[in-house]
Amino acid sequence: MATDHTPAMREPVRWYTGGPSGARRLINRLRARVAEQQRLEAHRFLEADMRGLWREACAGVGLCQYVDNAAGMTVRTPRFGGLRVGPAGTSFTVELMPGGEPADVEAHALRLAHSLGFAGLRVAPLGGRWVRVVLFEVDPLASTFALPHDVVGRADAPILLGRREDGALVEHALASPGHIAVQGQNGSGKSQLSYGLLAQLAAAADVLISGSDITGLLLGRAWDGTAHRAHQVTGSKDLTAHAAHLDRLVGWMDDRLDTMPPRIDNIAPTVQTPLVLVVLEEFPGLLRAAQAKDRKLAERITSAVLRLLSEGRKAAFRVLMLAQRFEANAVGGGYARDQFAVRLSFRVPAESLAMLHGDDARRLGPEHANTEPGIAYLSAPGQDCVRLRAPYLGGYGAYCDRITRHGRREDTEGRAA
Ligand SMILES: Nc1ncnc2c1ncn2[C@@H]1O[C@H](COP(=O)(O)OP(=O)(O)OP(=O)(O)O)[C@@H](O)[C@H]1O
Repeated sequence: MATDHTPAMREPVRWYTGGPSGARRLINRLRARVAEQQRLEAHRFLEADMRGLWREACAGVGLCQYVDNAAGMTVRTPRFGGLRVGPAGTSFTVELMPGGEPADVEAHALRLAHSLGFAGLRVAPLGGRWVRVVLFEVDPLASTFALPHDVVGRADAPILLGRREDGALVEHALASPGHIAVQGQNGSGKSQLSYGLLAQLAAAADVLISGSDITGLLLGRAWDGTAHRAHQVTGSKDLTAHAAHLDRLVGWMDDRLDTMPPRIDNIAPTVQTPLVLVVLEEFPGLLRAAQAKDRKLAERITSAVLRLLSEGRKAAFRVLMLAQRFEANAVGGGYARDQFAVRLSFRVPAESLAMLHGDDARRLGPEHANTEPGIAYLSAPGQDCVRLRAPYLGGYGAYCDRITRHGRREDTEGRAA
């Protein structure tokens, strides 16, 4: 057996008055200080790298000014402030150039983020010309996310519309004023969004899901046995039934407006006076079919929908209209289109995007024209124009199951009618 006879091993040198544990504490403190210095140095290097990349990226996308001075031409870009790296993610501050707006950075968000080695970025105003640029490592739009099993109990409870590029959830309360327009090409995700919205609302005690659906898939059979079914007209065989149903809804709206209590100009949804969600699935298809049959029938349908759109909000009526494209003549005219406060566009040609969302959306047109199913562009009151991914409920069977499970049943007093 080897024996160690060195004095140091037999009798440790006490060179720090705190004893062995004190020495360990000192060593730990020194180590921590060294680690902190290394971390700060690494942070400084990273910050310097990011500053350089930011400058190059801004110049690359044209977010810069060329200044001619005595030394020659120099490029001026939004000034990089400080970098923050932490568990909450990576971000940095930027001082915009005089006259600049956060939207100038947002307009080039994807390209700037990619140049910095990230999947996306969001710009949060701080104060004055300063903004915080928040970077995302992964693109939340790239992955499917499942619709939670939640249902709402009331019209004023928020329902989930989707998840934004920065991962934040976007919600909308049906009771807030505003009709909803959804456009998108075949297979772009309109049905999935609608399945999700209706499945969340099916159980609400003060919501009645009514409407017209020539496909008979969104409304109709899936709702058999619920309080909503009697207020839905489906199929394309009897188009007059669609017109008659829309007329009935207008009559109901008029009754509510006529009997509005004194000093009230807006009906709040209750169990006795439910919010009526008028779902118009593939509305241009209904209009086209009606026009082919009888022009007067198409006019009757258009004028009923126009009245619901223009006067329905005060009477607790909301319209959810789905169409492949919201061209004015396909949805009952430009006036009808203007009545929608919440607008969602899945994959559509660039000009259709600008048509529904205005010129601000034009820059996104080419990219959005090829976007994946389930990704939509949203404009709504209180929401900047954002891209989001709608939640995925599953196939049609899963939708039918949810409606069967949660769909509100008619009570004995037949209150839904
Ligand atoms: N939010 C989503 N997340 C993941 N995948 C989706 C999403 N939305 C749609 N998809 C995929 O795209 C397919 C088509 O979607 P959907 O049926 O909703 O399109 P649509 O616009 O209603 O088409 P159509 O006009 O032909 O009915 C779905 O079967 C699904 O595979």
